[in-house]
Order: sequence, then structure tokens, then C-alpha cells
Amino acid sequence: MPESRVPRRRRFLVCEPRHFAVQYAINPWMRPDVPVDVSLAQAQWHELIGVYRTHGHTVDTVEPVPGLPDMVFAANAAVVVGGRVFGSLFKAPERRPESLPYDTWFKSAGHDVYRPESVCEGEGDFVPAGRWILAGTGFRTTREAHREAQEYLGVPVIGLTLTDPYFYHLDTALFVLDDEGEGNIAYYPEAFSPGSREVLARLYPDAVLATREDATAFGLNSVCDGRHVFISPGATALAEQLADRGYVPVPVDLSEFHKAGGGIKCCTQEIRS
Ligand SMILES: CN(C)C(=N)NCCC[C@H](N)C(=O)O
Repeated sequence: MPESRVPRRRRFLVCEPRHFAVQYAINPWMRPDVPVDVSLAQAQWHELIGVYRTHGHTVDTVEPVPGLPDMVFAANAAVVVGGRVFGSLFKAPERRPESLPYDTWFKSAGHDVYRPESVCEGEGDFVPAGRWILAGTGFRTTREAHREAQEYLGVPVIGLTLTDPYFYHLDTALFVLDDEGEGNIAYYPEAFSPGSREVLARLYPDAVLATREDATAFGLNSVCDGRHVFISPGATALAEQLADRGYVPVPVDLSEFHKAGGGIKCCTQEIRS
């Protein structure tokens, strides 16, 4: 008999994909020659927002800026812990201008915003997990940024090295299921260096382990509220494992966004107060 899980209401910041496109290639998923169906992308995104709201979560929006096609990936703009906003310094010059509108939004919502000196991409690589923050490096966010984040947020930052370019952000290879007590996660071990795998196995002996099929279906780019897991419908084996553990998978298809290398979590910035 699986455990009964209790959801916690979340506050999310999102950005409508009004100017979404694949115009450049900064990860192996992006093919500017493959067309994006913009109206399908819009419909998929609105479906996600509707699903969050019907599950009791608060959703705020930042105004999209023309010429910034990846701005829809709100998770990459910052990581917010205890109301403190640790902003981003994108690696790709094409994405750097996204920081200004996001910082402006956070400031107008009353938050202090820290401007990092080292390359880092928000919740793409910083994954708050209760007592600590799991932090990816290898493709985008630097070790120096891990140090800056720990100093500003006052939360231990545990560095993990990513080794597969298809999983270039930590949130493509891992997500948090529970952030209270011992906590728990789901992840794809082969996306990490041997040492980082050992660290994850030590911290999370009871983790849910995903297959490459689940991971390439963006199954680990999921959002969990403690009970519901908003998950890509292609990650069928992972959804089954989660259901066996008492979670409730809620499939939401963001296939148009996969063409840019993003999924559900990338479109979702969590504002932790
Ligand atoms: C889970 N992922 C990868 C994210 N958190 N963000 C998606 C960013 C996509 C963008 N084209 C880029 O390559 O930066």
C-alpha cells in the first residue's frame, strides 16, 4: 500500500511564450531548421498554467520581451530561497538580456536581488532540496557561482558534475520529490560524474532512479508539490515508479518546448518565501 502524500501550495513565476522560437542552437536539442508550432506551444503552456491553478498553486507572470525567445524558461532566471533572489548570468550571450526584465519583476515584487559575477542559470542548475541546494556544473553554471550562491543564500550548496550534453542543466536530470526531513529526489544517474553519483547515492539512498528513456522524454524536468508530479507524458516508466510510491503523476505535454531543450520545470520558477 503506497504512502499517502500531502501537497504543499506553491507560488510560481512564469512567462508566456508569446515570442518563443528556436533561433539559435546552444544545446543539442535545438535545431533552428526544425519549425516550432507557435500556436501549439501557446496552447501547451496555457494548459500547464491551468493545471497548476486547478491544483491550488499561485501563478504570477512576467511580461515577455520580443527578441528573447528563451525567456519562457523562467526557471533559468534566478533561484529564490527564503524570499532572497539569486539572479542569473547566462552563459550564452543570446540569453543575457533576459536577466533585466526578471530582476525588475522581482524588485517590483519586493525582493532583494543579487547579481552574480560568475556564470549561472538559476533553477536550471540550482535545485533547492530542503536543508541544502543541489547545484549542477559542467555545462553552464560554474563552481564559482556555487560559492557565490552559498554565500548569499546562507544555505549549503552541494556541487554535482553533469557529463552528458543532453542533460546540460541539473533540472534535466534530477528533481525534488520531498524537501522536508531527509527529503527525496528522482534522478538519472548516468547524467553525472562517478563522484557525483556516489554523493547522490549517499544523500538519497531511497531515490527514484530514472532510465535514459524517461530522461530524454524530459521526465526529470518535472515539478512536484509533495503529492502531484507535473510530468511529461513520455516518461511512462518513471510515472509508474512514482505512482507506486504514492505520488500522483499529472501528465502535461510540452513537446514544442522540448525543441528548445526545455520542459515543465524550465517554464516554472518557484518563489520560496
Ligand atoms: C531544463 N532546462 C534545460 C532548463 N531549465 N532550461 C531550458 C533552457 C533552454 C534554452 N534553450 C537553453 O539552452 O538555455
